[in-house]
Amino acid sequence: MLDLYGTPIESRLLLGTARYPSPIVLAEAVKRSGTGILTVSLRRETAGGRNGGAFFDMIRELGTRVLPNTAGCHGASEAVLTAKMAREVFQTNWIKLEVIGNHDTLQPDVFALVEAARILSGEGFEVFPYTTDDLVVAERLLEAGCKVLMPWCAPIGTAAGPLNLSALRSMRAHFPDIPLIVDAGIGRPSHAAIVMELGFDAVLLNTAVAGAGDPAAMAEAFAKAIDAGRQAFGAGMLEPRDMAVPSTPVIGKAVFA
Ligand SMILES: CC(=O)[C@@H](O)[C@H](O)COP(=O)(O)O
Repeated sequence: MLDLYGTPIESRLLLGTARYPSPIVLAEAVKRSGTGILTVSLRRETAGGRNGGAFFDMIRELGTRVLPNTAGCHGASEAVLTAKMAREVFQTNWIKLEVIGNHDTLQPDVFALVEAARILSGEGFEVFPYTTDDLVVAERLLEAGCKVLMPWCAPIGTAAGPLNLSALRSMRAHFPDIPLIVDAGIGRPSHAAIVMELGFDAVLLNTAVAGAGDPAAMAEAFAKAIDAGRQAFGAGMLEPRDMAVPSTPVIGKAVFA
C-alpha cells in the first residue's frame, strides 16, 4: 500500500478539485475515482469570487482526506503564509507546495520551492513539493526535509503526457525508496498507465478529469489505468528487443512434398 508520511493510502490516484462543471459532478467524480486524497487550492478558492468557506465545507463533507495546495503562489513567503492558512482551515500538516516561477509555463520556481520547503518542514509541515524532474533539485528538496516528491511530467493543464520519459526513469532509479507522485500534465489514462509502469507510486491530476465530457466516467477510467500500470510494474515487464523472437517455439522442420 502507498505510504505517505506514515499514512497508508489505498488508492494511487490523487485528484484535484478545480474547474468541475458543478459540485455535484465533482462529488460523482470523487466517488467513481475511488481516490483517497483530494487536493484543494487555498488561494483560488478564497480569492476566486466563489465563497471559499462553502467550497471548503463541501470538500470536507466528501469525507476524503485533503491535501491543501499553494497553487497560485509566486514566492517562498507567500507559499509559507498560504500553507499556514491551509493548516488552520483543514487541520492538517500536509501541504502540496507549489511556487510558480513562470506565468506561461507555470514552471515551479525551484529555488523558492526549496526555501519554502525548508521553512515549512522546520515548522512541522509534511511537504509534498510540486517540482520538475531535475535530480539536483530533488536532492535539495529531500535535504530540506521532504519525504515525498511530486515531479511534473508536462506543464500544468497541458494534458501533454510524459514529455521526458528518460528523466522520469532516472528519477525513479535515483530515488528507489522515496514515494514519487507524478503531478501535472497527464492528459489521458494511457499517460497515467505509462508512468505507473515506470514504477512511480501514484499520479495527481485535475484538468484531464475536470475538463472531460463526462468527468465521473473519466475519473473511473484513470483509476483503472493507474491500477493496471501498477500491476504491470509489479508483474515484471519484458524489455523491448531488436530482433524477432518466435512466440511459438518450433520443434523440427516442416517437410513439404
Ligand atoms: C490541482 C493541482 O494541484 C494542479 O496544480 C496539478 O498540478 C494538476 O495538474 P493538471 O491539471 O495538469 O492535472
